Amino acid sequence: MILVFGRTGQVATELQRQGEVSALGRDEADLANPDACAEAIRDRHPRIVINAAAYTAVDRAEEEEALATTINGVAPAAMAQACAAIGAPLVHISTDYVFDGTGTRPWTAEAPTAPINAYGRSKLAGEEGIRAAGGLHAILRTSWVFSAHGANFVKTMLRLGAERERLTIVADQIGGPTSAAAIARACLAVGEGLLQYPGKTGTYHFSSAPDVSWADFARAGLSTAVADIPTSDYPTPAARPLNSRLDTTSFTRAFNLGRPDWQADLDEVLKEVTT
Ligand SMILES: NC(=O)C1=CN([C@@H]2O[C@H](COP(=O)(O)OP(=O)(O)OC[C@H]3O[C@@H](n4cnc5c(N)ncnc54)[C@H](OP(=O)(O)O)[C@@H]3O)[C@@H](O)[C@H]2O)C=CC1
Ligand SMILES: Cc1cn([C@H]2C[C@H](O)[C@@H](COP(=O)(O)OP(=O)(O)O[C@H]3O[C@@H](C)C(=O)[C@@H](O)[C@H]3O)O2)c(=O)[nH]c1=O
Ligand SMILES: [Mg+2]
Repeated sequence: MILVFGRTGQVATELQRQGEVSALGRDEADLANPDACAEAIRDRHPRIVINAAAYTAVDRAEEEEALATTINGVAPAAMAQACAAIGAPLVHISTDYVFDGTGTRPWTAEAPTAPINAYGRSKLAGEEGIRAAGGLHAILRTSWVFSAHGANFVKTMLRLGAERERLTIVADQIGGPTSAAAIARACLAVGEGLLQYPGKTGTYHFSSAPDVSWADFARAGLSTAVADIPTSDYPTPAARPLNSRLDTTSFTRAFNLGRPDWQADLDEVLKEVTT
């Protein structure tokens, strides 16, 4: 059995569409209670565990860092310890927001982390807790997730695009928009890959291509006019990294999966949202 933490989220929804998985919602395993997550793993004894649940409200995390840290940091560590005890691989999703966003070169999986917001710090804590548990795992850092379900940038743009003549969107934050469907596919392949080749345990980057600004990404999906603005013209409670480019080379080598084309995935998502 493949056990998934998260049921309603973007990636969790796609995992349930693509694989024979058993998905646990908040009612069955609340990540604010890390011991309950470990217990769920011990009780069910899965072959593979995929953690697709997280505290993802980036701005709100600035005010709720303790809760975000429990959900994104302590709970994944508890899952990893329970997985290590039963020998099951843990596939965990992390984020470009563990980097500070300096420079213009894509971040390699080994590049130094230095989060600039509370969400990023909480996600980094999860990575560290998983590595410390010492079991089979893959930490898959991805970025800018979109899908037809849940809250995401594409859905926000469709809503605002219908309300306004013209949108102003930051054009100096650059990254790889990645569909939840592509991430789900990668997670399922990585889980099986780890069972076969435990030596593939490690931290990897997976994002779709090409890297673009949020403004360019908005333009790709909208008929509404989009004007470029600098980040300084769009103040938010949490700072966001400017450079979110991820170097996916080691992931491609280990799991034989290249960077998907986000435009094709965006077309699919737009079709699904509007039908
Ligand atoms: N969204 C993005 O742009 C990016 C996301 N990621 C990472 O990818 C992973 C999946 O993200 P995504 O699918 O977008 O997430 P969503 O925000 O779409 O969904 C989050 C999921 O986590 C669940 N959840 C939140 N808090 C708890 C809790 N206390 N106990 C149990 N479940 C909880 C939610 O359940 P409920 O409906 O009950 O709240 C929901 O199912 C996360 O690890 C995230 O950090 C990485 C890069 C970018
Ligand atoms: C709505 C809006 C947003 N923006 C900007 C704000 C921000 O810099 C950018 C994207 O907005 P969002 O709120 O979707 O961004 P955000 O929630 O920070 O997205 C992040 O979520 C977490 C969970 C991750 O892990 C990251 O990879 C990333 O996807 O667009 C505008 O410039 N104009 C607008 O009208
Ligand atoms: Mg958001």
